[in-house]
Amino acid sequence: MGGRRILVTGGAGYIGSHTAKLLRSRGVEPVVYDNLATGNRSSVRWGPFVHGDVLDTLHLTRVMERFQPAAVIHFAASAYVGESVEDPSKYYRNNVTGMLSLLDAARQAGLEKMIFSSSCATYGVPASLPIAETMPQVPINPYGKTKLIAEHMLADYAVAFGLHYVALRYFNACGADPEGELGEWHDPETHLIPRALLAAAGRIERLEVFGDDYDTADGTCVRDYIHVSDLAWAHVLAYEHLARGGGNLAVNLGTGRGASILEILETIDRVTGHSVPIAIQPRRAGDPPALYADPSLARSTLGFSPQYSDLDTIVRTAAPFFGLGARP
Ligand SMILES: O=c1ccn([C@@H]2O[C@H](COP(=O)(O)OP(=O)(O)O[C@H]3OC[C@@H](O)[C@H](O)[C@H]3O)[C@@H](O)[C@H]2O)c(=O)[nH]1
Repeated sequence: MGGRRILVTGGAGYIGSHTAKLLRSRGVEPVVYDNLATGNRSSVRWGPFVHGDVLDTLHLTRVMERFQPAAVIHFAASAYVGESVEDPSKYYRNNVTGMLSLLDAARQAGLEKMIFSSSCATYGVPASLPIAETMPQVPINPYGKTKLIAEHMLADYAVAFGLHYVALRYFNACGADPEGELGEWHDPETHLIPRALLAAAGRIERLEVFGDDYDTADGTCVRDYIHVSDLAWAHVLAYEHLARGGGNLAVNLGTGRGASILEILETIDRVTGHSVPIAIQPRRAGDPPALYADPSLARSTLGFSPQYSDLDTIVRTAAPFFGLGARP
């Protein structure tokens, strides 16, 4: 894939910056387009940076015409489930109008390949597990709805204008660059593993565990945790798929294995030598008891299989960013 450029919207963010780094190592220049609303300028280190908003269609079109990227990977979005319930306007604007703006800019600039960050949140509460791509997508919060609408937009632009796309439905992104150059920085931080590590490091008093009375093996919620470097790799595979003329796809990115909150806490204890102080709280609104992927379509269509997504590696790579070392 060498010698090419790829436009990376949201490339200053958590998954976007890990992907930009990986693209560079594959000989591709990532052109990061980001409004820095939640991204970090210091995470843009592997190619040019353009400060801009995806809602600015004209600016996006000019950037595409100037850099002539072979594809766009679209990470830029708002991504807090709870906030989406309180402020749906922000989510429909950034995630739906933002996608419309990007699609129209791409059409204007003649850019035909798009890789999109979708989410397991598009499935809502699944009727059965593991979750296959053919199962109904019935999101239960505005965030999931905006991601599903964006998937429909991609499909409609593909039919009408010949767009080629891959929609990647991430399960729970976690971990950090194994070389230690990038970590997970969200403000506010709401995700389980970073908050658990903050508690283990004594930087917050304790981790609140939202519910221990679910119908799961140990009563806590089960999720499919996938390492951010594995997610980054899936974007490379998705681009290669489109570059060789592969068809449009929507695929799950997960491991196929569910882990409970208590399993995560046990792993942190064992790997870092620091236990996580906890307080059991009532269930968090909108949390499905268990979510994990059927990962077989990503394997058969993209050749994707996770390399870093065992719980020990996830914790070992994430811990240093919270001042915690791994036990030798
Ligand atoms: O402080 C916390 C945070 C989280 N949790 C629990 O840990 C589990 C994971 O929660 P996270 O907030 O990390 O992630 P979620 O499973 O809610 O993922 C969701 O939000 C982030 C989106 O980008 C994902 O697409 C979506 O699936 C849930 O069961 C949650 O209730 C806690 O018990 N305490």
